[in-house]
Amino acid sequence: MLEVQNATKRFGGLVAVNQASLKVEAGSITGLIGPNGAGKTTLFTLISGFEKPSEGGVLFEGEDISSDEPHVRARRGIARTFQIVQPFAGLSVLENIAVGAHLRHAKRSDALARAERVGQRVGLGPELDKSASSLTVAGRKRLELARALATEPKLLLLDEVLAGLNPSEIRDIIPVILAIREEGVTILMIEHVMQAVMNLCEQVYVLAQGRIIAEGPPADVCDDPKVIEAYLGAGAAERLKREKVHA
Ligand SMILES: Nc1ncnc2c1ncn2[C@@H]1O[C@H](COP(=O)(O)OP(=O)(O)OP(=O)(O)O)[C@@H](O)[C@H]1O
Repeated sequence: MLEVQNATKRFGGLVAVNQASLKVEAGSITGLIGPNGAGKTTLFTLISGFEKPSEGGVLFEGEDISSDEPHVRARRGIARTFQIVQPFAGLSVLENIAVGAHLRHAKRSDALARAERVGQRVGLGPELDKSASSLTVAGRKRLELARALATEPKLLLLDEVLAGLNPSEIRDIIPVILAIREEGVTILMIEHVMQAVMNLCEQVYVLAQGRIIAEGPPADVCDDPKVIEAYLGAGAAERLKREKVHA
């Protein structure tokens, strides 16, 4: 469904994404992990169109979308959430979700009806009439998910939707993400919560210093010495192995 081909993004002298390639199969949940500053969010901005790659391209459903503006990509069916959740504080939860729904529903009543269905689906039913600014962190994460879903995407890009949630809130939201996939939405997710990555993703890509250094099923990737070193520093994989032997 999605293919990033040798994408590079430079900000002045800094190479944030370096010749990165990845594929997301239709119907899958694919993970994108990597240490802080690895370039994960930048790669999302290249896919959603908020930035253009310095080199390389992005294909969606077989078509080159590299020069499409973000609203054109949204219309094609790509939606993203943002790491820093910023709802329109003066609007209700329902109205916030309706902003997303307006992409496909020009009539306000249609957008609100769509927003209500999506709000219920992500578990915000009881909060719909409240002000968005009254939501807890977990509520805001659900709202961010709902706003993206309201655009009726084929591909949903989730940027750390679990960050800042406690373990029980994470347990509660995982079935919501699985249900979205069951309804036919393909998901690419940036995530630091490894337990969730293990439970949700079939395929994982690891980005470090802008490069894809590993890909595969999550259990294999987490055992990969290159990945351990990227997170814990040079020599870490060897140290861990020695500690295991002596334990
Ligand atoms: N608009 C920008 N202008 C200049 N530098 C940028 C810009 N956006 C990102 N960067 C830099 O690119 C690098 C990659 O950042 P990015 O936010 O993509 O990493 P990340 O993997 O998402 O990190 P985190 O897990 O901390 O969110 C960082 O060094 C960052 O400072």
